[in-house]
Amino acid sequence: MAAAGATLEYDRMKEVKEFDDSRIGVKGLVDSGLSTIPRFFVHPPDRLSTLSPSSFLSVDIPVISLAGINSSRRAEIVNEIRAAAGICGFFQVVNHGVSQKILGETTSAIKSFHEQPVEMKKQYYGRQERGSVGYATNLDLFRSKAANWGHTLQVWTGPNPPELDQIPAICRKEVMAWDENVKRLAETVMELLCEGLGVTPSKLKELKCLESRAMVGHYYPYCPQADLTMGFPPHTDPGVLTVLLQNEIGGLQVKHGEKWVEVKPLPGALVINIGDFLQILSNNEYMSGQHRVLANRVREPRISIAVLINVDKTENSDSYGPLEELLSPEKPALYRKFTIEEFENKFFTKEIADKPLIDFFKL
Ligand SMILES: O=C(O)CCC(=O)C(=O)O
Ligand SMILES: [Fe+2]
Repeated sequence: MAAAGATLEYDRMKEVKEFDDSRIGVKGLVDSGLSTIPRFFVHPPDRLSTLSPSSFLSVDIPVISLAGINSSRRAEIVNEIRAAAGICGFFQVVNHGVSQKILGETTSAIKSFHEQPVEMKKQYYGRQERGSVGYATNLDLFRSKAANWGHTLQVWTGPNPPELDQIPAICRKEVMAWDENVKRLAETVMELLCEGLGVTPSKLKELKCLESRAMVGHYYPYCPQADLTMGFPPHTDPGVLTVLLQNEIGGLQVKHGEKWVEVKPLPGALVINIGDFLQILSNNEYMSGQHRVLANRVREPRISIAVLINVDKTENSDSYGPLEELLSPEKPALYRKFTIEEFENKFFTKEIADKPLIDFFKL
């Protein structure tokens, strides 16, 4: 009955809003000692049924060493990356040149931000989708059908970094250092990916693929009913590339056929994954892997810091689509051309776990 449905929906929105207005986040709920989760966090049965081990596949995603990148091993590295990017679009890199110290400091700083008293974090609460700094429970809370058990601190570091005093002091130095390190690594990985496609190594950089960067520092506290919700719902990343640092807790999974494969935490490693935009540019040579994060079952929080790297939209009216160099009568374009503005508008109006973004651009 329409009337009953409308009332239910109304109640849900009211509850969501009350929770959001409280600013305490899921960590606040856990700290208050709650043992059952509010119902707006409960995911639909078709999603919950994929949370059991029978839906998991125990294989390892590729771990690629970048040692010797400027030696004769480079060709081998390019092949390994091309293969991994073409299968599920996920791989881990080691010997990537980012020091252990920086990895540790970045994780600790994001953890410290989220573990501050609510009073300290409140001033940053918000979901600005472009520019500046914001902290919130679920960036798409008001667009999604079910909420997720985690919080995010979002800092747009490129193309225009925020004023330094806009970044919370507790993680300011670390966030900026992280951005520098990720930018350097991403440039290297983009070159390798270009070489894997057989196009000029600087091609992606020339297409402004390195300029827009959003750092999302996630905090997934213990969830008392981890079978009923998720840390982050299934989705693909919209951009070119994502570089992700995770602590030792685990829970990130990538889809492999019909099963889910864990991206196992590996000390010192960084996870790299291909986004929708690069899948399109590569005309499906590289795949944007669907991934999700399970709700955290252990008392220690899971911390992950992802930098989502995308094309800069500023004064950019260029049209993008599969790279011409890759097209031939045997390999026609699989996607139409579009502007970055059109692409982003689609992303920001859809629920994160919704129809894949690339479907809107398929020919
Ligand atoms: O927390 C994670 O490991 C993944 C987060 C994620 O997929 C994202 O921020 O897009
Ligand atoms: Fe993601």
